[in-house]
Amino acid sequence: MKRIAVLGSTGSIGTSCLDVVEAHSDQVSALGMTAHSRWEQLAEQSRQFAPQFVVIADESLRNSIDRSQFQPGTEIDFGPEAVARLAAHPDVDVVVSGIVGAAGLKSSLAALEAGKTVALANKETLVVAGPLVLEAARRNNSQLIPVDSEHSAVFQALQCGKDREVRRVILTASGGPFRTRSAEDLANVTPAMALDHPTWDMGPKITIDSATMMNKALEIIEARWLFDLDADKIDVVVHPQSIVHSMVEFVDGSVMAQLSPPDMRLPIQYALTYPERIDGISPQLDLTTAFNLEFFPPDYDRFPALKLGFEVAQRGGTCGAVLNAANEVAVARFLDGDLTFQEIPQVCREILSAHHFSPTPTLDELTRLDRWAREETKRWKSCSSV
Ligand SMILES: NC(=O)C1=CN([C@@H]2O[C@H](COP(=O)(O)OP(=O)(O)OC[C@H]3O[C@@H](n4cnc5c(N)ncnc54)[C@H](OP(=O)(O)O)[C@@H]3O)[C@@H](O)[C@H]2O)C=CC1
Ligand SMILES: CC(=O)[C@@H](O)[C@H](O)COP(=O)(O)O
Ligand SMILES: [Mn+2]
Repeated sequence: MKRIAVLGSTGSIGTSCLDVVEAHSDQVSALGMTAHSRWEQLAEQSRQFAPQFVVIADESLRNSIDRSQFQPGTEIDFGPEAVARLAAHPDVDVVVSGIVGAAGLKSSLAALEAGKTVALANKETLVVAGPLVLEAARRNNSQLIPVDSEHSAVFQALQCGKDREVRRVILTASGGPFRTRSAEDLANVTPAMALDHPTWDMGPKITIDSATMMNKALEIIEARWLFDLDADKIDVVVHPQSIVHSMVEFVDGSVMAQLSPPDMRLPIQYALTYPERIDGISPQLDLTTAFNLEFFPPDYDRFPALKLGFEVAQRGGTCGAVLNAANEVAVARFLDGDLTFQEIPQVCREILSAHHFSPTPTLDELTRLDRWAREETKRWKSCSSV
């Protein structure tokens, strides 16, 4: 029995992960679960899965939750330190890192420092602190298995050759809800329009990232660190159907791809059972009816976030932490109606250019810069009244 800790169990990744646990309860059990503030949903999950531990990251809820709603016997703890303690708990085999944003870094690191296998959905962990995270994994002999659909696809395709035989990695991008919109039209898109992803059902932050294609930028950086690739070995291709989840081209010209209908339960399950494969619960690819798989080059003018991804992947150092923090705040401001859609990549570029670059930052330096970038992005004046 694999005992897992599901960090962010109330989110899109978390609930998909619990579907996998439910379907394979003979092989996987949830020893612990965490949420930020949706404690009632967490309480319901505790009644269904009877974990030993639950953690509510929002410390301020300590005295206001109704403890009687939780499964009797389940220990309830509060705050980010408690999330990190759960991630490092001796009885946990695999940590599913499904918290959104840089808030997921601390617990991903705690798990790796404790020698755990980390099923990594929280791409921000690598975007913010890639080299430090990989060094922690190396030092503690811990395994980092990608959950992000593209990186899971690359991870699977890489098993067809040797690292030195890789010519390039091709990340697919759905293109988001605005794939075919003109630049003029993009000026007027609303949060509701941006939250309507054509192929994936995900949390709000990544859904907006997908619409700006900042998600792909973050994924370029994630791939750069995870697979130790130079930025010029990473390409992006727009694939609106989200069936080919990414590809690896080897030096002989062979391209290996991983295909499946868009459903995160597959890469989550694979990360939990790797190196084994077991019966899946996500829909199968139906090849009995005709369908098209399309591929287009990305449009860097309409989606300038993409260029930021390549630049940051190339420069490394403090750039990932700054880009990520600026983007988190910019997305929140866009959702609040306080920034236009096109101002998201604009403010990110400006904050990135204004920061004091360091090539080999410590975790403390990254934390300080993260705070600085958030403050600057909050203060940044929107040019349009929205
Ligand atoms: N959704 C998807 O299909 C995919 C997601 N990812 C990545 O996975 C991660 C999670 O995404 P997703 O599931 O969509 O996000 P959601 O917004 O759906 O869920 C986020 C989860 O994190 C918790 N959380 C939020 N803020 C904090 C915090 N400060 N401290 C601790 N916990 C917190 C939330 O708790 P609460 O509910 O209480 O707010 C919730 O459980 C992201 O990094 C995303 O990029 C990658 C590939 C696909
Ligand atoms: C499911 C997943 O992995 C997301 O990161 C997804 O890829 C987002 O879609 P985009 O390709 O539109 O960014
Ligand atoms: Mn992805």
